[in-house]
Amino acid sequence: MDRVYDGVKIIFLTGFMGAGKSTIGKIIAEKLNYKLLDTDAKIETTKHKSIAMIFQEEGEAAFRSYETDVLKKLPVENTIVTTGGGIVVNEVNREIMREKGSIVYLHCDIERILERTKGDTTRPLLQNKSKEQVNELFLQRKPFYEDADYKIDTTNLSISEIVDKILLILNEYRSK
Ligand SMILES: Nc1ncnc2c1ncn2[C@@H]1O[C@H](COP(=O)(O)OP(=O)(O)OP(=O)(O)O)[C@@H](O)[C@H]1O
Ligand SMILES: O=C(O)C1=C[C@@H](O)[C@@H](O)[C@H](O)C1
Ligand SMILES: [Mg+2]
Repeated sequence: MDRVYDGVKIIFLTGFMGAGKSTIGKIIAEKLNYKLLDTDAKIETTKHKSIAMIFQEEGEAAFRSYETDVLKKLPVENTIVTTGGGIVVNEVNREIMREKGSIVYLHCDIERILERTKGDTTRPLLQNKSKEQVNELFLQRKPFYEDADYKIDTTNLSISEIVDKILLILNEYRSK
């Protein structure tokens, strides 16, 4: 597809772990011929370490500062950025995203999140956590996620339905 959305700045997909940001962002970037940048993947490549190892060896604060570094260096247009689930926690990250683009929040109920991430060992903040603890983390972050330009409740939607909704949003955005 041509770059029909030229002129739109960066589109950030935000949301909790397992909401589908990386999966959906990849499909949208392919459909629109946009660049794709996944902040988690970028950090792992740059640091030559898995996220789990970064958390273990350097701690969460170091990881959050790496997220800020990635956001500061983003290209300015035709890019879908799929963010890490906790990127919104840091105020400076929220400011950079707001300044550089539009934010689409992919909401998903915790029960579904837990189904999707069951058995996953790559997300340090989900290891050995009860449903209540995961929900607590989600509730702490909720106001930051909700501070987005668009919100999609993905809980009962298929991947292709979510992709279609985002494409509609981008069309609407473009015609403003
Ligand atoms: N709408 C959906 N329906 C069914 N499965 C989904 C849906 N969205 C995502 N998934 C599945 O859920 C899992 C987690 O998705 P994904 O890795 O894209 O989440 P994420 O939001 O990028 O998480 P993280 O914040 O940890 O990076 C994947 O296995 C993906 O295929
Ligand atoms: O929600 C979070 O804090 C995280 C989500 C993942 O995308 C990774 O960025 C990492 O596992 C931390
Ligand atoms: Mg992801």
